[in-house]
Amino acid sequence: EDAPVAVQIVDALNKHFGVHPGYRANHAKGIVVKGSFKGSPEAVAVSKSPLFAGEKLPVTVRFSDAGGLPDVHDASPVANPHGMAIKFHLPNGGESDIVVNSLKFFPVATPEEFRDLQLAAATTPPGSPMSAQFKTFLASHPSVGRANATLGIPASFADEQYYGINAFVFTNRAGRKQAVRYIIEPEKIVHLSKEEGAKKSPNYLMDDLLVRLAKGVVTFHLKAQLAAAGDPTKDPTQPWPEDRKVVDLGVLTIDKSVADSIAAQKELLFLPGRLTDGIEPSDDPLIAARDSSYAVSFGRRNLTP
Ligand code: HEM
Repeated sequence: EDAPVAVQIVDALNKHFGVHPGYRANHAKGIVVKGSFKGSPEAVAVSKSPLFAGEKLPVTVRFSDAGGLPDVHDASPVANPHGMAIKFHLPNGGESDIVVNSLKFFPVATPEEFRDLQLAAATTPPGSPMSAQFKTFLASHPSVGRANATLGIPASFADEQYYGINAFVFTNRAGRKQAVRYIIEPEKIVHLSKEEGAKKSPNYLMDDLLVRLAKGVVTFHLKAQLAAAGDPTKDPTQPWPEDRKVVDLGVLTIDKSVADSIAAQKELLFLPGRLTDGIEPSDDPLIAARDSSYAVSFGRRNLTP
């Protein structure tokens, strides 16, 4: 294969989930909502980013189920990890994105391994016994099982905690650099048992969010876990120790649904590497690979009229 790895990744996702014109190659099913973000005073000490300057910024958020199936049941194992993508609208007209999911750490460490995981999974159609090829891949990549074991079935998109997984590097006004990983903390985490999940309607997560927003707002705290010297930044399969300091960067308030979520999500492109001054990518190779494969997927989903 001579195609760039980003193209190979989107091809592998299409092989795993099939091609669904107009939809994302991954996290195909989702819902778009709106709100605002207000940075905290503590955030200013760690990053000079305009995200944290204290001004209230409008945000567009898309919650999603994993996988490339636009009609997946929200409680299906294929729908895990659930995703949250946040677009901050900056006062200068620019945008910056944070794209997170409900895994505490990632199943694989490189873009090539992500492609190979999709190709191995594609040998086992949904509902059929696991192929020998997939079993061999999982046995030789124990981080996949470890990462998936961190997942639960959320009762609501609002009752789930999301993780940035890839490390970014903050710079503050004094020029001090600090590696961080994002945590998006809900008011409470509520997970369902498999049996409870199976009883839910196929769109319960999407429906629940609209019901909640009709009654009030949904809030999250955007937090940053701070790396200590020696914590690995380039390996997203390795969580940092639980006792690392966590800084509260501000409050995200979601208060509105959008009239036509399907049309809105088509036009939206979230990129983990769309950053501001004061935030840079770390040496994690997934960040650039994600940017290019999300762009390839965006190009393909917009080819349809
Ligand atoms: C090598 C690693 C990864 C690859 C190749 C990959 C690939 C993709 C692709 C192709 C899309 C569809 C993008 C689009 O059409 O706009 C996507 C969406 C998404 N990914 Fe990843 N991904 C990776 C890692 C991650 C990680 C580490 C996270 C979370 C921390 C994540 C969270 C998401 C979310 C939330 C979406 C949906 C974004 C939206 O709502 O538009 N992905 N991913």
